Amino acid sequence: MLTNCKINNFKINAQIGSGAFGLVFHTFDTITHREYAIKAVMKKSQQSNNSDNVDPSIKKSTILETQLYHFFKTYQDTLYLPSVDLDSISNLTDKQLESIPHYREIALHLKVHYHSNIVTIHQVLESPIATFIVMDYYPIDLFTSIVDCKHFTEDGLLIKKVFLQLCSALNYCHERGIYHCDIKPENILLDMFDNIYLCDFGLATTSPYLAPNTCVGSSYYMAPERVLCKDYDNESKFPTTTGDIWSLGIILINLTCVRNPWLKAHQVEDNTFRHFVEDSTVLQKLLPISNDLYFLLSRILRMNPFERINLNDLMKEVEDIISFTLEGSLANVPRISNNNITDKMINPLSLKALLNNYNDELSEEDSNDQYTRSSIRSFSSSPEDTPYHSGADDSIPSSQSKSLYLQPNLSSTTAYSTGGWLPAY
Ligand SMILES: Nc1ncnc2c1ncn2[C@@H]1O[C@H](COP(=O)(O)OP(=O)(O)OP(=O)(O)O)[C@@H](O)[C@H]1O
Repeated sequence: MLTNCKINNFKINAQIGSGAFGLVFHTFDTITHREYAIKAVMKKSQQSNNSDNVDPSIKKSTILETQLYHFFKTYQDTLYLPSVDLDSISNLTDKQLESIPHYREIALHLKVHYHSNIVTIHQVLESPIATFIVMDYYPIDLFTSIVDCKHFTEDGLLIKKVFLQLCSALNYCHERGIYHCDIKPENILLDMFDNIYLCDFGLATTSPYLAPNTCVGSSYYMAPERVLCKDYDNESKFPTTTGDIWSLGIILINLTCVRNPWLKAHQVEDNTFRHFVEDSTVLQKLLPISNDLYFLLSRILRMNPFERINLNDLMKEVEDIISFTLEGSLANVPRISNNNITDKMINPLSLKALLNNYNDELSEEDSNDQYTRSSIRSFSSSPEDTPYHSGADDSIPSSQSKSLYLQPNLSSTTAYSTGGWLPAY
């Protein structure tokens, strides 16, 4: 609908995503001819302006799409929008973010976007209707790559590479006190060299602990303590880090088995999950996994979040594991060693991160030298994304996931399945 509309020098080519509050567009820079993704995030003021006279079943992103259409038409399809200084967004305090909640996603993302496996934000453009986030564009997400392209079914080293890059990105976030809370294949993008880029910080938080039943994330990937469950008393607090680590366990199953183990980590509503809690070896009946992978998964998917493996140990285990499945191409996988590691494989302190440190040093030396700082920023990101919800509206607890297409093998799950699975993929 907005194809060929322009925002400054970015020409919209197609809409490539729509979530709870945002729309994502594929765009071209008419000056440099580079591709960018632009995410339009609806402003809180726009949401409340419309809440009285709009059918609540209509998705906010649909409302945003209509508003943007009229907005573009008013200005003959071309908007000239001011950019907001990225450092000032990154430095916004929690108190300041309360009055502009849709900036929280951007502020948290900006604190970690220097990592080489996290999508880089280039500009933030402001309009009365929405805020536009200009990011690097990547042509495919991990969901499509696993399910549609079957890209990982034959290559254990490739699985290790993308999984270790994901762990590295997440570790970088956790070390900086940013907890993603929506780790799923749709939020992980891939470039043509199979490097991954984490995106969508819409549910991210800086809270190191969350109350139980804080239903944040996508159901397939959500840790049991985050799913509504009466077993936990409301006085308990659970580490946010290990909730993200649970999601990594599910992604490791997606990568190696092209399946999800259960719909939801809820013992009452999901029979498969209840059987797993009663006897974790059920995983070996559900999935074609090797003993090695079973032992690793049982250290990740611990019911007690305090007992889950930490990220450093997890990375080490994945480097060393020598088989993912019982048979087939993933039954024998190489250890990661100095011989088969490439500098693109796990690259936490990349040029981007190094330049960020340099950027910080410059900031201390001469905070007024904006020209130098912005030059470094553009170079660093050039050539070569409930109760508790930190995004734009507290009433939306979780995000959508396409993962029904990743499902257990029906023949081996009949005894455990809650029903409702689609036929085996
Ligand atoms: N930088 C990017 N390059 C290419 N595609 C992107 C990029 N950022 C996002 N997308 C695509 O757009 C989709 C939606 O983006 P994003 O998850 O940020 O929006 P959202 O509104 O938070 O969605 P949801 O509510 O489903 O989580 C992604 O799943 C991805 O397919």
